[in-house]
Amino acid sequence: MKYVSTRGEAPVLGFADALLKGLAADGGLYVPQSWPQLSPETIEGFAGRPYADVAEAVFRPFVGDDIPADALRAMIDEAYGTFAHPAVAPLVQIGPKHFVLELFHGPTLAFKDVAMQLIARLMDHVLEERGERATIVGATSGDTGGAAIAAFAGGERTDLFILFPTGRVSPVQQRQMTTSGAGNVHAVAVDGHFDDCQALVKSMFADRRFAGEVRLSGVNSINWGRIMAQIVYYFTAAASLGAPRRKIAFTVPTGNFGDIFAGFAAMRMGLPVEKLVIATNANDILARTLATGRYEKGDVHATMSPSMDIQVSSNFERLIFEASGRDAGLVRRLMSGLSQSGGFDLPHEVLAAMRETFDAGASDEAATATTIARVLKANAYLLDPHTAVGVHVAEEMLASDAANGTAMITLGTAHPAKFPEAVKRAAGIEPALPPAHAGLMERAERFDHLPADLGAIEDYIRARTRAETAGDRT
Ligand SMILES: Cc1ncc(COP(=O)(O)O)c(C=O)c1O
Ligand SMILES: N[C@@H](CCOP(=O)(O)O)C(=O)O
Repeated sequence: MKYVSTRGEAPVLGFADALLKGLAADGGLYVPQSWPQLSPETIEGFAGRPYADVAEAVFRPFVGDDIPADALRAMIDEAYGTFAHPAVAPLVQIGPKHFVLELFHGPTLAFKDVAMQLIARLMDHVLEERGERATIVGATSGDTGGAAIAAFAGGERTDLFILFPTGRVSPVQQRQMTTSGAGNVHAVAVDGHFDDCQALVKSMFADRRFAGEVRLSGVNSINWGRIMAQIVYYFTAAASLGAPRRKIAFTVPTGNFGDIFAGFAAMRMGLPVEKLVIATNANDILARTLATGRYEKGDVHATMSPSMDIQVSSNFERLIFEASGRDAGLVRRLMSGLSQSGGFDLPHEVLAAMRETFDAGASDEAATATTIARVLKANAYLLDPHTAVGVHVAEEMLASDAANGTAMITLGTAHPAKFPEAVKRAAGIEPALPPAHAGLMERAERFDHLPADLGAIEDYIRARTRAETAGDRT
């Protein structure tokens, strides 16, 4: 399988190169040149199979010959062996037609572990084969950072730098990033919000000299490997509820649009999905875009679901590419409008194509809190605030029958114990961290604090990276 950039002006790469590259050289995002197809019989056969078997079937066509089959399987087994639940991503029923897909049984209690545990192993494998090292830089609104640190800590071939917005992550999220003690891990509190951190990471990729010098790579969902890994649970969940004979709808708490784009990829591979519902908090740029066709950056609002406090959703670019019939010229024009004037208008036909597959809704703070309390009372089930945003929007869809009478799966993206204060305010219960995480809040923190300044952050990374100067990967 080859990978092309959404902006059409970067080299076409194989899987291993696209994985190490992260962001394409033209600023675009890599997508597979074509979508592999899984037959209805294959999808039906996923029901009841171990998660690792489904993962292997989904990954194989994307990875191609770049990684031998036995090595890939070993990495899958190891990655999902770190999960505390044998099913990896179990479904829990919370209404007659409503299920939560629990994606938070990994090492840092958020769905990011599903992809990060795999891509750390894939990257390490490729770097080892090539005798190379990499400097990995990531931006986080709270969960990506912790998951990346848990997955890459102690890596022999990687130095990891995680930029997080000062004071805008939960105390548990911060401790997960600042207490690893690993020498190859650097957590950096940046003065700004997540969008500033994400813009800094993209600027580092655009700085070809710096990127080459440190052998820059990325693990945000701009990296195709992240999306690939997240496709699997759409298949396992839908098959367990009767797909492909029965269509399923999914509601996805959304920020950077990576998780829901993985659902779109599953559809492109043959999974029948009734609707993909975008659920946002007060940072509702995506819900507004679907309603009006105008994508317009606004101020970032701090909410009780901080990991979704995002205005610039990187993966929306991948959707524009797909919904426009892969028009890289259009993607370039819209993205240049975004950087020059902070917004763009989607062409009518592109918006119409998106609306065929996607629906959207937002949950304000009051609705999110009420949802946590109500689901606890009705189901004795405690939601984290991000999942609660999804559950609220999903219930609105079910009530309006926008899901067309089909079963709805809401993605449970984090464990409530990552956000104990918000959950306690909403439901009166302070969820405890699972025993494996005991002592986290007492561990000594190590992190640095920097301004949102590209030069300062690049200097910081240069001084700490162990990669040799070796020129750009492309
Ligand atoms: C707990 C949680 N839920 C939802 C999201 C949104 O996911 P995505 O950015 O893939 O849309 C994130 C991070 O972005 C998250 O950490
Ligand atoms: N919510 C994320 C933001 C970064 O998203 P990513 O999926 O692109 O890595 C976080 O928790 O950091």
